[in-house]
Amino acid sequence: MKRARPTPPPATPTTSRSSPIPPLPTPPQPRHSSKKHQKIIFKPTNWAPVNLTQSELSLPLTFPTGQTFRWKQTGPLQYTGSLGRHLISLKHHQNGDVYYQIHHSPSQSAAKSALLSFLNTNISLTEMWHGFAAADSRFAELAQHFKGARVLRQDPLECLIQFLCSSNNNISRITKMVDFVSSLGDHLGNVEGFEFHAFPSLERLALVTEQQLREAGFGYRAKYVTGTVNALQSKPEGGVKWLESLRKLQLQMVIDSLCTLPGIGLKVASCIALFSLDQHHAIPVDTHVWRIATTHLVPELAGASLTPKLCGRVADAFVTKYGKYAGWAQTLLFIAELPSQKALLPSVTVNEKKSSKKRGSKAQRGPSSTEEGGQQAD
Ligand SMILES: Nc1nc2[nH]c(O)nc2c(=O)[nH]1
Repeated sequence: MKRARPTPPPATPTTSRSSPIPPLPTPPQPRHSSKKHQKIIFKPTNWAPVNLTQSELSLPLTFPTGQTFRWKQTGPLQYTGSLGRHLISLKHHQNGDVYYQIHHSPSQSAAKSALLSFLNTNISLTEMWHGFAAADSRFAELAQHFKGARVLRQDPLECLIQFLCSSNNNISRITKMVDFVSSLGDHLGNVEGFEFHAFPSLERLALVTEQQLREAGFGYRAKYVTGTVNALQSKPEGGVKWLESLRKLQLQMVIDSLCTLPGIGLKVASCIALFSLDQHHAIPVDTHVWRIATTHLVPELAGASLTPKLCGRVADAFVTKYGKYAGWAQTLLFIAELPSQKALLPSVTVNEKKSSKKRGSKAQRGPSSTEEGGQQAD
């Protein structure tokens, strides 16, 4: 689905909070620069438009909601991260439009291309959501409150390592683990007190031992990371090329291929497929998505237990309802279940809020718990 041409942007963005962007989660505290890094503190002054409105991209709905754990909130409505060797910030103008600032890059034009690809800017979210809303009145209602929840197109290796860290884990621990891995890459700079690194290469990752990962808090996932890195290194064409080649395959082949790697199951494989491998109809199914599906999409399955076969039934139901970009619809429904986001919903959906409250502490472990520190189901 192609995006319509954007209108020209207004003047320099400010950090005003007057736009109707939902409140942000509390930003993580900056880690103060070590002496080694103190000389390169960047003070961004120039911002350029990405040509995405807030309805096409909401930064607070896209960055801290479980797709990536590598971008940091570096200011009000501002997020910073690295794409390859490019260090970039994104920020909402007070009218909601998105602007970018390149802090560090070997090539400004390559940085911009990497950014546009990462943001999937050739895909029109508003057009797509129009179709979803026509097919599903509940989606139409939720969409009004969560405009701009976009699916990213991440680097496959980065995405894979992040989601290996995500299984049975909460967002704060996942972020710490991902920060540890990131710190092994080349240092790119400091923005607002946060240090940023390029993601380490497969060769660099191969030097990390299971013991070092265990000491960094990876627990049983340590052996999955080293095992997966070794398996990738043994691919005849190289692990990075192998992962990139999955972008051209059919979804089932992609999932089957990813599931040959240690520690990768159906849910993690679906997240990697959706968030990095152009598999727009991949549907990650965990207990929370299962609940959404059995309440709204496949009520005939309510009461059954979640098996791989039934995960397939749920994924099929999503695709039947929303079509070839069903994974993007799943993303909105997933985000709308996060307690931090659910709290923003008006009384129209209060019955749903009440029924999830009745489910009691279980709801606290939802995808939601990504923010509150509960478990993410694998
Ligand atoms: N949009 C989604 N993000 C996720 N993060 C995570 O761990 N699971 C999911 C998911 O199912 N959807």
